[in-house]
Parts: sequence; structure tokens; C-alpha cells
Amino acid sequence: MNPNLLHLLRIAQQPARRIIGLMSGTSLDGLDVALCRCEGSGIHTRVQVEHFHTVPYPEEVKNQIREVFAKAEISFEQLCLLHPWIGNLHADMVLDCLRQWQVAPTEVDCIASHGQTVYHAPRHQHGRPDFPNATLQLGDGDHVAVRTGILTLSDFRQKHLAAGGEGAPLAVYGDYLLFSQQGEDRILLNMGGIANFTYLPGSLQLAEIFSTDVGPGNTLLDAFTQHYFPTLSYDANGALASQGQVHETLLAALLDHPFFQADFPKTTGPELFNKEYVQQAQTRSGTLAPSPHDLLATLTQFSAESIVRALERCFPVPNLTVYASGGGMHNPVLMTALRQRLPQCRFTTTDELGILPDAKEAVLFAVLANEALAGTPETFQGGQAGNPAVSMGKISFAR
Ligand SMILES: Nc1ncnc2c1ncn2[C@@H]1O[C@H](COP(=O)(O)OP(=O)(O)OP(=O)(O)O)[C@@H](O)[C@H]1O
Ligand SMILES: CC(=O)N[C@H]1[C@@H]2OC[C@@H](O2)[C@@H](O)[C@@H]1O[C@H](C)C(=O)O
Repeated sequence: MNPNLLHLLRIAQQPARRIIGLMSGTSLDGLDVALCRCEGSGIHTRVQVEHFHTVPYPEEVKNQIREVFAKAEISFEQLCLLHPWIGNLHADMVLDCLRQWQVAPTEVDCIASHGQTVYHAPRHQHGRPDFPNATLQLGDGDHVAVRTGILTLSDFRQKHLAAGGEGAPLAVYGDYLLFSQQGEDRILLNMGGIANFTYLPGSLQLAEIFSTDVGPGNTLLDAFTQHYFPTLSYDANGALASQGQVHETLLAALLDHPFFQADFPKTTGPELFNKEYVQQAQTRSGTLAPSPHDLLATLTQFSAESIVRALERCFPVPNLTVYASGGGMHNPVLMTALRQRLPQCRFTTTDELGILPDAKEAVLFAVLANEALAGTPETFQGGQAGNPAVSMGKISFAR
């Protein structure tokens, strides 16, 4: 037998595994690296985050990715080169972290590599009925495995697509395994480039659990902050938005899009929520030249309002505990708007559940890899459409 398979079998049979979860999201801010100790599997999964670090993307890396990011027309050569290039880049970032943490690569069982999403095209967004839901993450797993010497699982979203999902949100699987609690209806709200939430009913009924994207989290805020204030990459602590006024007519135009009326679950990305989206809403509402501060105030309210409306549509009397994560939870203007609009909800963060909010998505990919190795797809049997009962991740051996 190929010794790689014996190695895989040994890792799968261990009571616990050390797995590095990697996530680089739509904000292009960097690579989240979470070294996790995953014990057990399925609903018995226990995770301890041993180390976490976000390795910032240098400006040059962001620029290379931006050449293809969320663009319908690109250089095919650039796309081809980026796939191994990002794989090697992420591998080097992992090796740097391991050196800093004084952990040898041989002490890690597996890497769970999400890769860099460069294009997300659910059918409702591409609008071509003869083509399926599609999504593309770059950063080839074989390159990560060979360069680090660590078994790597990657490209998690394709199985979800193949089994009838939109390739996202995948958070629901890990959220269910780690955070379900009998007797408390929970919302796990992640505000990254795109905002999404998972609903975990206190009844623990698998069929009621679902996860959906709800609209822009920070993606528009980042785009216009960078546009008007080129030395800044985001509106830190909402400092710019807090100096502006919300334009109600522009806000109404921003919220007037079929995406918001479509049924849940649904997914989206910066392919829809981008500068053109805002410019079109400005044209329709006749608000052509709001000041940069007013525009950022309005866009922050837009992010908050799209989250609030999604929650209100799903739960007519939202009386829930909301566990926030992702970069948006550091924005007090956004968080205050959410609290004001949903006074009956209790807002906290996943810290309360033992997972650092900035690490949450990377941890969830470690959990997906743990399930692929040691769990069974049956764990999710009976889940809603959108959560197919499958194991995700492609296996790359290091040798
Ligand atoms: N102190 C802060 N104040 C305001 N915004 C912040 C702050 N810290 C982070 N952010 C926002 O969070 C963003 C990064 O969030 P995060 O890393 O969760 O996104 P992501 O994982 O790239 O996106 P996604 O989850 O959509 O894939 C930044 O681009 C910025 O907009
Ligand atoms: C295609 C893609 O990368 N989608 C991301 C993105 O970032 C947030 C939101 O849009 C979510 O649907 C998803 O990531 C998280 C980790 C998920 O799959 O749950």
C-alpha cells in the first residue's frame, strides 16, 4: 500500500489531530492562520486554538490578486500563474508562523487550506440557466503540501457545489458542531467582506439550521475608503463614517435590489456589491455627490440594515443571542446601528463561546478538514437544502 495512505489512516484514527486552518477572505487583508487541536469528530468535536495569527498581505500581493479578483474579464495567464503562486505564498506564511510558534511541521497533522476566493458565481448572480453554481478559490493544495511537508486538504467548496449547494456559506457545518446549545436560539453573525449568519435553534433540530449570506459587510466600506483616502485600507473604528450623515434616499436605493428579496439561503460577493453597484444606486436616487464621510456613513448603515432586514425576515420577532465575528465587529458605528435596530437581541462575540472572533473562519476550516478525516457525512443528514451531507476538501499528500 502507498505509505501516504497509511499515514492518512493513522491521522484519521488518532483521538485528536493538530490541524492548521487557513482562511483568506474577500477583504484581501491577509491570511488567517489558526493552529487547532481538534479532538473527536461530529457533535463530539472539541477545538482548542493553540496559536492564531493574521499574516497581512503585502501591497504587492493584494495588487497581483486584484488583477483577477471579482472581475468577469481577466488575463488568463495571470489566473494560471496565481494558482501555484498563492499556494506557495500561503505555504511560506504557514512556515513563518510555525517558526515563530516554535512548532515543527512534523508536529502538525494536516493543513486545511481554503485558498483565495477570486470569483463567486451562484446561478442567481451569473444568470445563465445552462450553467451551474460556481466558485473559484486559488492557491493549489499540492503546492501547500509539498512546500510545507504537511498533508493538506483544500478546495472545500467544490463538493458543496457538486452536491447542490452554492459553495457557501460553509460556516454552518462548523458552527453546528461547535456552537449549538440546547435551549438558546443562536445567531452566529460573521461580518467580513461579505456578511453572513448561521441560525442554530435551541431545539437542536438539524432541519431548522441554516446559513446564508445577507449582503455587504465591509467590502463597500473598504472600497470607498481606499478610493477617497488612498493611504487607508479600511475605515478604522468607523472614524470616517462617524463624521458623516446617512442619506436616506441613497440608502433606500441601495436596499432596492432583487438579491434582498430572494429566498434564503443565498450567497453573494464583491462581483455584485462593488463600486458600480453604489454608483448605480446614486444615479437612480439622484444623490450623485455625497461627501466621502456621508457616503461612508450611508454604506455603514446599508451593511447594518441588510443584516437587520435579513434577520427580521427569517425571525419575525428576533429574540436571539447574536455572536459576532469577523472584522466588522471592530467597527463601533456598525455595531451601534445593529444594536439600535435590534434592541431585543443580545449582542456578544464568539469569544464568549471560547473562539477568538478573528480566528473563527480559519478554525471552521480546520473543523471541516477534521470531519473529512475522522467524521462522517451522515452527521449532517436531514439538514436543510443548502447544507448537503458531504465530506469536503481534496487531499494533497506532501510526497
Ligand atoms: N478596527 C476596525 N474598525 C473597522 N473595521 C475593521 C476594523 N478591523 C477590521 N475591520 C474590517 O474588517 C475587514 C476584515 O474582516 P475579515 O478579515 O473578517 O474579512 P474576510 O475574512 O476577508 O472576509 P469574508 O469573511 O467576507 O471572506 C477589514 O477589511 C475592515 O473592513
Ligand atoms: C465564495 C466565498 O469565499 N464566500 C465567502 C465570503 O466571505 C463571507 C461570505 O462570503 C461566505 O459565504 C464565505 O465564507 C465563509 C467562510 C463561509 O463559507 O462560511
